[in-house]
Amino acid sequence: MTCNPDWKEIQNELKPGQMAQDRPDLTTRIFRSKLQDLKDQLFKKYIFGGVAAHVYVIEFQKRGLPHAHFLIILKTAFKITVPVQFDRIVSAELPDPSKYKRLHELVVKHMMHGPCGNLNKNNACMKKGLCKNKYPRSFSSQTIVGDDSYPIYRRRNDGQQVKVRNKYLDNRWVIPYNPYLLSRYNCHINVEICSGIKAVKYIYKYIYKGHDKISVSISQKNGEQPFDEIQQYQDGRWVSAPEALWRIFEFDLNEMYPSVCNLQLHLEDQQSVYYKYNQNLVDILKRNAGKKSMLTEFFHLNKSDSEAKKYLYREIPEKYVWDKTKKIWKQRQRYDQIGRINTTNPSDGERYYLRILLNHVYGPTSFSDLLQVHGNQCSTFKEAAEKHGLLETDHYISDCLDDASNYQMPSALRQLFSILLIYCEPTNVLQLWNDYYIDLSHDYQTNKEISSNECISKTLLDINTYLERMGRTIDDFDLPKEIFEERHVITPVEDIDMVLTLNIDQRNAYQEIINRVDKKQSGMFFIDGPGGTGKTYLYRALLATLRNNGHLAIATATSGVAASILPGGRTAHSRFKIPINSTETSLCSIKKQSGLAQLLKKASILIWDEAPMVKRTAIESLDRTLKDIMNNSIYFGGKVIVFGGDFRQVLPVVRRASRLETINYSMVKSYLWSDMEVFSLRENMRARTDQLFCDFILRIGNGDEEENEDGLVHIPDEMIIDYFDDQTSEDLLINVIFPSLQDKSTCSDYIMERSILATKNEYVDRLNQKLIKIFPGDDVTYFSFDSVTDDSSNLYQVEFLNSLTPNGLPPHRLTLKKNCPIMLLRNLDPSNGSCNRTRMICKSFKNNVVVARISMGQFSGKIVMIPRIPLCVSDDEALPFKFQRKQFPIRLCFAMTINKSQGQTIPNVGIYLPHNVFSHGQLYVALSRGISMSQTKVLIIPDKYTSTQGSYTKNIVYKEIFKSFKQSEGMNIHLN
Ligand SMILES: Nc1ncnc2c1ncn2[C@@H]1O[C@H](COP(=O)(O)OP(=O)(O)OP(=O)(O)O)[C@@H](O)[C@H]1O
Repeated sequence: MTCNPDWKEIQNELKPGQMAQDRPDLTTRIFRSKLQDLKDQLFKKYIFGGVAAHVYVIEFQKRGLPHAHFLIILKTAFKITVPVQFDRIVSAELPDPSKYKRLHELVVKHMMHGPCGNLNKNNACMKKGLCKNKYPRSFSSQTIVGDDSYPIYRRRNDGQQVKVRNKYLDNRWVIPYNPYLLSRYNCHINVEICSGIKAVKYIYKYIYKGHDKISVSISQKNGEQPFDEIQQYQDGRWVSAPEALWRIFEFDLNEMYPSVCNLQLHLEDQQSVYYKYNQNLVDILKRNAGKKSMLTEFFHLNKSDSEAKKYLYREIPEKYVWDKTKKIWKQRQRYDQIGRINTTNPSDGERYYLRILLNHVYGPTSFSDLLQVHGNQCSTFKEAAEKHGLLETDHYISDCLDDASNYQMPSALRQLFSILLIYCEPTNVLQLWNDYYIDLSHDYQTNKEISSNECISKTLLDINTYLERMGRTIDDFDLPKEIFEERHVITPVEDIDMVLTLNIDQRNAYQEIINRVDKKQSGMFFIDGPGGTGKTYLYRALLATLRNNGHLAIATATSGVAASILPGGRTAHSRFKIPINSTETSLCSIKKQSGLAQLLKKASILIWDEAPMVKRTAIESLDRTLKDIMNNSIYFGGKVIVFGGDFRQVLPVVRRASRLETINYSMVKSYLWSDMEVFSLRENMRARTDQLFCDFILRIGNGDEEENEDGLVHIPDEMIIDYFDDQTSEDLLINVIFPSLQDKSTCSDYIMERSILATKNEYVDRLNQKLIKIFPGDDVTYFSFDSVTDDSSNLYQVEFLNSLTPNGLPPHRLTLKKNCPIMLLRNLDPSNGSCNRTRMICKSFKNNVVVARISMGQFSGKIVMIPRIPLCVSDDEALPFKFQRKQFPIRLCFAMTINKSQGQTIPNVGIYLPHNVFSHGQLYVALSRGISMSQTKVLIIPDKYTSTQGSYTKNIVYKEIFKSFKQSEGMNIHLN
């Protein structure tokens, strides 16, 4: 039923010059009172009969006029099922004017469609030469139900015609109406009957659909006033206001169904607990231990009431009622209620299988009782459901794979396997994999150049590619990917020998950690050591020993570049699936049933290098996740975990954070810290030939180097590049670090052993531009395509965007030469060595690809192809718009920022300081890249505003970090 209010009634109340949209209060008031009266008629006086449910939608359209659609569902006894009954409610004819004068007037006034078609081809309802409402309808001597189940109302050809909008119209133009409602409301009010399924479907869609769009051309006839409000309304001028669409649903479901009781579903001791953000979780957990739930009390009921055992959990609400206050099931006295166990899905694992059991097993008395099947105790609900025969077997899946494998098309079979994983959700994926592995990998197996290990990984990788196209990955299924990959990490021979050459500090840590793994005890270690004291060396020795002894050892680091130095290393975020914006409560996105969870369960040790560089919340997320996966409350689920790093180096970058906030995000402020066992490495193995240099770096790192009255530290003269003027000294620095550069185009060792470090990208870019000019060979320049993704009004000019050099993005103008050093700026393929900060040598280039050779870490020598990709600015760069640069994700790295150099050894290092460093640890990181004073050079540009001398500069150290590091109560620090 569709109802439009009377325009005239509104118009009568408008003041001269006012229009309907100026008086929303008026239109709404008139409409509301009519609507309320209509609702009373329909739902209190039941003019159409008893109503079971109704829905109505109010749309604001046509210059602010409200308009309502009703759908009324009558109770069974009042259903209108035969066409004769239709006529009692709906008429689609002009009434006899001699008998029903007023009604006749109202039909002519409100219920005549058009005219349209041949009478008026420009009417708003016309689409492609036809009326979209199908007027004029056919004459029909009686009401019948049409083929499409819509009623064909009686429209007798009785010769009656009326003049409407200058044309003569007959019964074929009458819009179906109810005589009573039309007379009562004096407005357009269309009433239709929809009894067939098809019609009901349509009508539901109609009232739920989005707003209409009507395009109307308002034509001005010659000589007429340009503005005729009523004409415009009648033309159906559209005010596009989707936000002004109201939908109101009033379901009287009690009339139709009994009420629904949602039954709680949880695993043992995993009842939902509600708390406020400021409440103490430990207290809450204590208070809620053994909390009664509908489910625990259902078990309890089954123990004491033999009648209850006749009902499944979902049937219990029909006979018992849940007393929320006392938390007990009581005998139901009246009213029916149906039960519905809270939903879950197969990816929820055990909870899903518990629900299946509860839906089939009568009278369980406990969780463990549900695990008893035919006298056997199962270890999981899944197993119990299988034993009950409640889980569909994978037969039809294996039958399908059997048939398909006859074709001997392994590649197509791998695709089919992926489709089956996604759409058929086999219960035992691993079994399926084992059964069909030979067929799935047949082509790789027959290739003699592929080893059996490679064969498995290639097969798995292909499957992963298919899965990814369908929005999933291999991690979502119980396939042996992670464990396989970890088991097949190749341990370099030199790493095994490292065990023999550990220094005393390294050896102490090594022995304690190995001991802990051997005894299967838990342990949470932190390897503390200034840059160059051999932390990485120690991790590699540990990984080699443990992997050689058959242990699964997971190696990670905060940055991709540090991870690539460790065999099998991955960034901690990608390996543990840590959310980018971790919080105090976040968890890693690892499903308990996934291959990754299996790997973590089986792993004997986890190593995480550069841990001080991440926010403590990332580490805490891993702690929570491992506790959950391992089902215990010991730190990291009782695993041996080894963190390492150096708090003297740069701390986690926290956007716009104060010094206090930055420190608060540091690992030393974590709840984990006081229980960490710390091993300190003190001997600088990188610069051990230059003890003076080592001592100096350490004093800088600890903030112990003496400062002058301006708060500046003195850099030893041996390291200083004399200042003459900006240009001369800059050139001097370049010449000292890159002597005879023009002759060294093919010497990659020369290139990789040197770099100039600066605090900001703009200095780095300038130095790189200078150096690439000196570097021999033909150059090629790639220009980036810069855009602002949310700039529809073109506010930001391209040349402005081109001038930006945000952190982490390549320059607009990227000039390359064959054999020049470059650095990757994105984690393109971290598990194969292409990660953010990887240094490479550019080998060749084409318009759309750059070919480079990795020149550091375990993938050194590997050739990679780099595409041009769209790159966005990280959230840490506070740009007021969404900037995107399409460019090769690389920078020249003759010079690089200090932050990007972290973790690298650069024997000939230049430090360019046109301004002071600005964050904790920057000076220390820069200096500790070097191996000796004589090969580390610093250029300090004097500052005319302060009394900075050419050999004095700022050193920023947040000493509070070290205090927290040393003072945490109960800390176990191992020192000799
Ligand atoms: N016991 C050792 N015997 C010989 N060389 C060692 C030993 N320990 C470390 N080194 C060497 O010292 C250098 C620095 O070691 P490593 O990179 O492990 O230090 P780090 O503490 O990880 O440094 P950073 O924090 O700067 O990354 C490397 O060249 C490494 O091979």
